[in-house]
Amino acid sequence: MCFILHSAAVRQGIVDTVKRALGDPKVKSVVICGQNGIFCGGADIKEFGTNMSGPPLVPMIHAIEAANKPVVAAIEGSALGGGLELALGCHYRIAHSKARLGLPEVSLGLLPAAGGTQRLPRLIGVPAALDLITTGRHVAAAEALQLGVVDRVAEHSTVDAAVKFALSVAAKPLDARRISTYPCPCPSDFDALFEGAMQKVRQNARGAIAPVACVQAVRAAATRPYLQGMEREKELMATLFTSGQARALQYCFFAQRAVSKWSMPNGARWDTSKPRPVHKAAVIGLGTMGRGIAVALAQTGLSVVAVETQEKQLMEAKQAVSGMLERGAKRRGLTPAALHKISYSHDIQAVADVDLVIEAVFEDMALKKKVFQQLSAVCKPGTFLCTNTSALDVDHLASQTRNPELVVGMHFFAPAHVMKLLEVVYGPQSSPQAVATAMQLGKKMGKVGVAVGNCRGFVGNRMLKPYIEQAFFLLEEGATPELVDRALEEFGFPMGVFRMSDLSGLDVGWRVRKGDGLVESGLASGQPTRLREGRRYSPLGDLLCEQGRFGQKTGRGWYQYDQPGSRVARSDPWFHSFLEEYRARHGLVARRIDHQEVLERCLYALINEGFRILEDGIAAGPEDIDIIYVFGYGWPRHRGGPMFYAGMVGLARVLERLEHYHQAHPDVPYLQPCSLLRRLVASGSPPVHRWREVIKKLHSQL
Ligand SMILES: C[C@H](O)[C@H](C)C(=O)SCCNC(=O)CCNC(=O)[C@H](O)C(C)(C)COP(=O)([O-])OP(=O)([O-])OC[C@H]1O[C@@H](n2cnc3c(N)ncnc32)[C@H](O)[C@@H]1OP(=O)([O-])[O-]
Repeated sequence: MCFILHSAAVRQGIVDTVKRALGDPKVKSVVICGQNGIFCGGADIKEFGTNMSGPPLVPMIHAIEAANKPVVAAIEGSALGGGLELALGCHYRIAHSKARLGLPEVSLGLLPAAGGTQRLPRLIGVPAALDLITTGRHVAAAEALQLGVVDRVAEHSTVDAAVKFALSVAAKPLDARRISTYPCPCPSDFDALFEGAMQKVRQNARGAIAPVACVQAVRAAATRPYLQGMEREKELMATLFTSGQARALQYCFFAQRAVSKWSMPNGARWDTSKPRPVHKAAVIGLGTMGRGIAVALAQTGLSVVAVETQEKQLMEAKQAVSGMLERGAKRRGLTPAALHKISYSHDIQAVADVDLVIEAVFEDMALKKKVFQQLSAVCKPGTFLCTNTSALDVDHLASQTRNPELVVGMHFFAPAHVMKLLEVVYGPQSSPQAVATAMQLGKKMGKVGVAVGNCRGFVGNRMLKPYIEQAFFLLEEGATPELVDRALEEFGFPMGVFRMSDLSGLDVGWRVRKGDGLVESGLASGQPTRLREGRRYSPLGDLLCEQGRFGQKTGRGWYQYDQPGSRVARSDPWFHSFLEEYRARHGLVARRIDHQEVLERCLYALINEGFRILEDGIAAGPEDIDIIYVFGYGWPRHRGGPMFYAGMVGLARVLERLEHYHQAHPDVPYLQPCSLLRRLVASGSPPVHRWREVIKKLHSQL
């Protein structure tokens, strides 16, 4: 039999076929396999919102397990979620060596609800089952064999191997093969184990409810008879199934796939723009970002030319890159073949024959312009020229070259060989082929690429600006870094804005503000003003930088650290008294600020900028913004992303709160609610997947 378990029709097919097979005296044993090289990707997530018709999964799997003839699962491609649960109901499991297995329900805000939380611990033990179920991670066939999830691994035709195996066990007794009848091995340190597991899931995804429920379900397997454990699994699934977090996570699942179907304002699209193959790439500038990009490129198997004009920096980079490649290869259990993929040079002529260049020199427009002029002269015709700039004008750089249509931004996030987000930034002159090529290269590098328009800060950093400014303003009004960070971390961010600022370095933002002419000179002695061109401005960050308080790297920032470079942020009495003096000097009276205000001020300012970005056509849809924030800025995935979250809060509520804060702070213009937000509210606050229609109508009227 061949099928994949994505829908009601398929489940019906299983029930009917298994029934027929078991009733046919000529049939000695049964093999269940998939189609098109996938055993089964699990339940159809799209069915969740509907009334799920067709035979339910649990009794179907029970019928298979209770069968009086051996049923063997032939696993190719993926056996995930309900797919793996189906395989666990079979008496034997044979997997192709390249197959991947897992119970990823937790990443959808759910838990394995077809017996996975009860069978897997009985089969492979509680610790291993807790790991797989609470992380949702996929395991390769070899690990599945070692854990005991599968009985055999086939190198060639899995179905042939399964058929042969099924015949060989046809006469064997089956009682010992029914996993639900196994006792669940109880570890000696039972309480400590579950306490530890609960702590770990709470630490890894603060506020997420599904991982907690997963631990509780596995605990039921270890403490209750199977059928009662199944009842517990069902109860716990019911608490998750219709939760906002499950909807948010399932939205993220589809949004992550939607962003690869990119489009540009000129009508160019992912399916009508042909990428050009890249066989050889170059990185210019081997600072932290350039090194990470070189590693990510080499790990795809591409030949890489790494160029750095400063000899010392080049030598250091060689060592750093080799180390990252060796550690990466070791983690994957591979030999560092990529090491031999990189050649180094301090001469830009070395990039004459590459297909694509990524410029990653110091964030200075004059320097970047010079590099693009050189590249345009040195590279062979047709070479794509990409910049890793995090905010500078991509189109201005394109105008330095003979072929501006070949220029796009490829904005990586530090550390570039780890962070999955890639903003592919097109200017008005960028060709669709340049965008398509950068998006394809990003995918090959294992990145989640999002195509966005060219503006100051593109999408991510443009939205971050009001978010950070509101946090500064809250300090002036009575908050502390600890209070602001705690509110944001309880919301689900891995780090609040001030701990993050100490980590990345206060001097990064300071350099940008200086470049924008916002930082007044001689701050230490003078009385810094708090207005710039009529807009509220907080010099707090500038004052700290003037004193060399750059954060972790100097041991002092918004917090204090035991020594420069240490990671543990401690409340700093010096900063608190500095803040009180600062408020007194500026006649600011501290008031009590609660977590709700912190969240509204920071998040709604960020969300409002997101609406402006949609209105400006810089992002094609809310999914692009949400995936950027989930993959690049630590937005908690179980909250769906800033735009999805705005929909969950209620657009009318967000609008009302922005109105309130704009009235209270007329000198902060970006708190003025965006007209797209107003229009969405006026059209009945449609769900997030319907916003594109409203945006399209708005653009057609502009
Ligand atoms: C009872 C039980 O306990 C519980 C309750 C459950 O079982 S809950 C469900 C648990 N299962 C999962 O979490 C598996 C999720 N899927 C994946 O991990 C991957 O899809 C894949 C299987 C490893 C294939 O990867 P791929 O890279 O080859 O293709 P793709 O681009 O990802 O996907 C190709 C297309 O298929 C769509 N798709 C994939 N899996 C889907 C699913 N389970 N439901 C609905 N659509 C799905 C996807 O949106 C995309 O659509 P479009 O963009 O083409 O329109």
